Amino acid sequence: MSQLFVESENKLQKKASLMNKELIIQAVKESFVKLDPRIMIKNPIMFIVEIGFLITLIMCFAPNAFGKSDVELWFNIVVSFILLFTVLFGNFSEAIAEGRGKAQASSLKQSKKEISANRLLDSGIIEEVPSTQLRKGDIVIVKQGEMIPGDGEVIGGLASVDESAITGESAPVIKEAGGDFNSVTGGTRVVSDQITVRITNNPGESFLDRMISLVEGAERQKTPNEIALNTVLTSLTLIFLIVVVTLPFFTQYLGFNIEVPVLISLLVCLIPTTIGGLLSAIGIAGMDRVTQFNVLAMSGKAVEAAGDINTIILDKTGTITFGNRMASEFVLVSQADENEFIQWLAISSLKDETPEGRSIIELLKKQNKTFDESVSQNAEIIEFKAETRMSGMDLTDGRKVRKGAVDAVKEWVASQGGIVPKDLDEKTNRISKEGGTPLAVAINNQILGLIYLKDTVKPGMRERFEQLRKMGIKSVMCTGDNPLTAATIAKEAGVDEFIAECKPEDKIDVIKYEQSQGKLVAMTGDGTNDAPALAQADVGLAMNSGTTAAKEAANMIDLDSNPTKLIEVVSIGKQLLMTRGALTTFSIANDIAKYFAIIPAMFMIAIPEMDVLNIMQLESPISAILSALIFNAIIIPLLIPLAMKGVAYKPMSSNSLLKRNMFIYGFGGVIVPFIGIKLIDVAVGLII
Ligand SMILES: Nc1ncnc2c1ncn2[C@@H]1O[C@H](COP(=O)(O)OP(=O)(O)OP(=O)(O)O)[C@@H](O)[C@H]1O
Ligand SMILES: [K+]
Ligand SMILES: [Mg+2]
Repeated sequence: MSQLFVESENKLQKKASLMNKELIIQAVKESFVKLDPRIMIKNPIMFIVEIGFLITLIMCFAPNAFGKSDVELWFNIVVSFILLFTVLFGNFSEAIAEGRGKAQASSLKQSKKEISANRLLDSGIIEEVPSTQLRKGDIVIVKQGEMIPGDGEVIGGLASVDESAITGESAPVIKEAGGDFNSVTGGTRVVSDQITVRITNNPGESFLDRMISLVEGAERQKTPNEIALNTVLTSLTLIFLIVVVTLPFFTQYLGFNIEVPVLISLLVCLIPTTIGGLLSAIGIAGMDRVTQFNVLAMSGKAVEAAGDINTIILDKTGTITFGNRMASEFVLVSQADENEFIQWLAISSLKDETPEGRSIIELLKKQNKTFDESVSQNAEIIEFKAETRMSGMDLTDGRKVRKGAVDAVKEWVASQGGIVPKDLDEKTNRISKEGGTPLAVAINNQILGLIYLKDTVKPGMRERFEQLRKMGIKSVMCTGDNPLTAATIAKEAGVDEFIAECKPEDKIDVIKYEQSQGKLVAMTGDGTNDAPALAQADVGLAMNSGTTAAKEAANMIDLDSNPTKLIEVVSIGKQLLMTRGALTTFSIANDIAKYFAIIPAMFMIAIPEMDVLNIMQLESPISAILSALIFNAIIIPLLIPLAMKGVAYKPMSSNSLLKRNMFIYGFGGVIVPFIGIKLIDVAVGLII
């Protein structure tokens, strides 16, 4: 089943083509639509710039509308143009970030055609209905070549399914009843055999619907971090607003006037328009980058939390391993009779609908072993549960047959006064040391033998966990399997720690414990027994191959079912947080240069001594103001690529990362505008 493991790179290439001319044209249109004040008010910083634009625009037609003004018409026109472009640039950055998701959503919508479904009625009759009429709980039959009409769980049969419409991966995956591979997605195609599916979602609530609204950004909500930063930036803006609005009272006292467009220019230069214009693009682009890696994040909050993860908890079967545990050998223990072992081994698995159970019956058939099925008539079926870690049957004659985790079966046998065969441990250990899962088979108080279940570790795990370690993230494997098997697999995969014989609630306890130590915890899993833990974790990453319950509890789904995909998500989360921090630092550091450009220009006519502050030796007061304002506007589109791509992240301690970024974006933020404004000033001087 190596098709479950897909490298994310091919995916990237496929989607890179989405960034094209069409997208840019669409984003330009959107930038104008977003000028609507009802939309602009959501971004208070840019809203103030828009008001500034409106005031200077009015002054182009009525120069004295806001008090007597001696400003020349051309200056009003130029300032209002620059302000309009400042707002448009901010809008464009958001629109271009949204564009990719919208394009992807529309291609997903195409796969959402109406399909006809074969609904199985209680009477046993099959009727053909459109997929839109299916409701939760309906049973449908899907044959070879047909499209699965809705999200659901396989309750009968086994089929290979082409999920490329959702995952982009063309190799089909096996879907079967009973195990952790029973969930199917509407819009995917059965390529062989036939399955019976119980529909789990009403129309409009399907996985595809959710995916569309996610990539489209329709459900995008500001994250707590984003809201906090917005509040700080808005407060800063208010302070500058008060300073600038009250400034004329001081200058009047000193005996001179500052013109309204000059005051507006000063205000716009001082408020953090750079980060204000790019903030939402940074968040959207971060979510989009996650999607490029074939991971669906349900919220931006989850992506940001991933950036701060300290511990990752992984489920073993189906997450670190492929999860297709198959019986590969039957091992008799001493004092047991071979025929008897085979007989009860078969009975214990006859009605076990898990893939493990079915593989046992298949191996028996392959080995041409015979057994008497009749004793199981009317017997009570004991289904496998993660809590008991056993399955089997209670026969009508009172005899009880069980198979399951060796320690669980030992305990069960002991509770009936049985004894453990001498060579059981030795034989169990042999299987476990090879990384296999041993199941013991017992009837009443006697253990007869062992079943060797084999599973394979997904390739490349060791290098990936090494990478997580470099990022400062501890990996812990939690498994329902026994300690020896767990140790072998943990060693093979290269995880830092492991916990064996885990019940579902133990996984939650591990997460809660780490959280109580102030750690942020990620959990990856695929099974229904992982669902509570996936919900408890700060970041819950479910494998797309897993069960519906797991996918619903998680806040991220990996379409490629690769647990170490968390590395990419963590990097993207860190990048997102760093980019936001870096551009905020840059935006505020810029103020120093703008201050030295505008303040001397404003006062020079009245107070010639102010010239000492004109450290940039700018051409004229007017040129100084325009240069600062132009720099303030064009820095936004110049930084769009960085906002979209994110600040580069290399695994290193967060302390040295912080120092490095403070240096680059703080120091750079002070220096760059001095150079930029000076260059623009030279150019402006040539024109006016
Ligand atoms: N069909 C079955 N019948 C009886 N016992 C089983 C069956 N399937 C698994 N077991 C036993 O129960 C244990 C727990 O199974 P469970 O599926 O909860 O966890 P797991 O798959 O081993 O580990 P993980 O939590 O990493 O997926 C297994 O290790 C195995 O010993
Ligand atoms: K600014
Ligand atoms: Mg599992």
